[in-house]
Parts: sequence; structure tokens; C-alpha cells
Amino acid sequence: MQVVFENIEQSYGKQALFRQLNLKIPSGKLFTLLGPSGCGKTSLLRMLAGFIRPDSGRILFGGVDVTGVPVNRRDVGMVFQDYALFPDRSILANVCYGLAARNVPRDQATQRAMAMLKRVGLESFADRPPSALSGGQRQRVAMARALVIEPKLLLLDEPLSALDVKLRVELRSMIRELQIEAGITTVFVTHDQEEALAMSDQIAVMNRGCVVQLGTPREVYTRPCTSFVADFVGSANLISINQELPEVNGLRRFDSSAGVLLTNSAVPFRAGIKLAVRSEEISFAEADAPKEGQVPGVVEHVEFRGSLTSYAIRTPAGTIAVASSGNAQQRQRIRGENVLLQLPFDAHLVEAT
Ligand SMILES: Nc1ncnc2c1ncn2[C@@H]1O[C@H](COP(=O)(O)OP(=O)(O)OP(=O)(O)O)[C@@H](O)[C@H]1O
Repeated sequence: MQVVFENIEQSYGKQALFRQLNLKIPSGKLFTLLGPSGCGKTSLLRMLAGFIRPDSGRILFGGVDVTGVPVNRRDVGMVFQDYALFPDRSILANVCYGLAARNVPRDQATQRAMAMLKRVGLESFADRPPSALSGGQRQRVAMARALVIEPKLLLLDEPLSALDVKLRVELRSMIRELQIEAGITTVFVTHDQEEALAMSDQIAVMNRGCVVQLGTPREVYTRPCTSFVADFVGSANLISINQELPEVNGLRRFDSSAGVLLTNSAVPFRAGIKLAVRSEEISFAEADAPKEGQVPGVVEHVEFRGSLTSYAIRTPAGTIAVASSGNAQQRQRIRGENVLLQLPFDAHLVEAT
């Protein structure tokens, strides 16, 4: 079922949050609203659930206007950060709850709930109260409870935020598998870019009530349209550019405080534009003097992180982060060492925001 936000306007007091917001969420996909705290992602999710009615505009589910339809008649499954399970009911009763509310006969409800608990690996926990389960297990129950009613739309509000890193990675793949199996249109809210990249079919990157970029995880990561997106999704290095210089050998050349930078990006030059360079795309060059496209610097900080080593390099263009793979050929640089950074030729030019 396709979901549409049409000309949404919403203010809190005198503060306008959404102005003419339009957004289409494709049927059967996992669609992520990604952005910093306060950008409006939870407000959009709550509008889909029916907890908030926009000041104006419409919300369409499969072409049908549901703007005025109350929560309990929207056919939406929800999973929250804090699990929101009934503490005084068993796991089975928690999962059966939505089915009972829809007047599904008790036997059938129990059967469906048990099948769902089995799917999330918790059938042997059916009689326990939520307090006897770990955080990760409770969130599995919350997923089972949301999906058992076979909703038309699944809403996930930062469902992994309360869990530790290892569990988050485990649960996010389970959530994604369940979503694909059910083929259910899903809207996922997160401020965690890694989670968004790992799980989504499409990402809407939001800032201050606006969708600033819409695309697949790969598009948003490799072709960010603004410096905000480049920095928020994957924290790119943003290097200021002074002016464009004549092209050489098909590569565009730009003057910067770190010397001449090269790129094949097609984005037109404008005042304030920046070169967005991912830390993992920068390598160390072995040369005495910088050539065009290389930036000299001094190693300020080194962190060994197992699969990669991350460096902070002080350069005339500010501090540049470099992530070097743990590959044995790569010599580890040391604090205080003079280095030469080789920037990639396909670094992207982004609008300043
Ligand atoms: N009921 C409310 N009354 C007044 N202001 C509100 C209300 N709900 C949200 N806001 C404001 O609207 C803005 C967007 O809030 P929202 O919760 O949608 O953002 P968010 O991106 O989900 O942030 P977070 O991740 O912190 O929840 C914030 O500035 C918030 O303070």
C-alpha cells in the first residue's frame, strides 16, 4: 500500500514545523525517515499512526484519505523504542491483544500469535511476563505483536535505540527479514545513519521539517546533494573551495586553501560549494611534494579500530578524517608525522546548507 503525505502544514504554537511537505512512500518497501533530533520525523510517524492531525494537508493510504481516521481504524502496526508491552500480561497475551481487539476467535488468535512467536524465536517464552525477557527479546515480542494483525502499514519508531550495539545489528537484520517476508509498507524513524543505510529501500533525509534528499541508501551516501546530507550520512570531510580553475585531462580543478583539488563531479561551481570527501576514500601518497589532488598535513590523532585505523590529519584546509583499512600493506602513520593525502577523483561537490 502506497502512503502519501500531501501538502502537509503543521505548527507547534507559533513555530512552523512542516510547510507544504509532500512525500510518497512506495508500497511494500522499508522507507526511512532519517534526521537529527527535532527535524520532525516522529511527528510524521505520529501523523501516519493517527495520533496527530496535521493543521492542513492530507494523508493517503492506498489512495484513500485517512487524515481524519482515528488510530484504531487505521490498520497500522507500531513498534516503539520502549517496547510498550503490557507488563501484567504474558508474552502470548501481549501478542494476542490486537487480534482480540479485532474480534478474532480465541483459538485462532492463539494459533496465529504462537506462529508469530515461533517466527521470532520466542515460542518457548509464551507464558512468561515481559519482565522475564531481555530488551532484545522484548523488542522481538513487540515486532510479533505488530505483525500478527497483518497491518497495512508498519511503523517503527527508533525500535533499536535502547539496545546495545551487538543486539542492534542482530535485530535490525531480523526486522528487515520480517518486513521483506511480509512485503509490508514500513516507515522507520531513526537518527542513526548506519541503521538507515543498512536497512532501507529508500531514505528521506530530513532537516528542520524539510526532506532535503530522497534516495536509495547508496544514492544518499555516494551522491549527497548538500553539505548537511554529506555530513549527517557518513560524516564526510567538507573542504571549502575558493574558485574553479581551467580543466586538465578531463578533470575539473579547484583552488582551495589546501592547494589545487581535482574532481570529475558534474555539479556546477557556485560560491560556498564544498568538496565532500569520504574518509575511507582518502589514501596516503608516498611523495616528497604534493601534486594537484594531494593535500599535505600532519597526523594529529590515531585510533586503531581493528578492521581500520582512523586518523585526524591537520591540513591547511582544516582537520581531515582518514579511515585506512587494516590491510598489512598500509603502514600505520604515527602522531606528529608529516603525510600527504591523496584525495579521490570522484569526490562529490555539494551545496552549502
Ligand atoms: N506536542 C508538541 N508541542 C510543541 N512542540 C512540539 C510537539 N511535538 C513536537 N514538537 C516540536 O517539533 C519539532 C519536531 O519534533 P519531532 O519529535 O517530530 O522531531 P524528531 O525528529 O522526531 O526528534 P527526536 O528524535 O528528538 O524525537 C521539535 O522542535 C519539537 O520540539
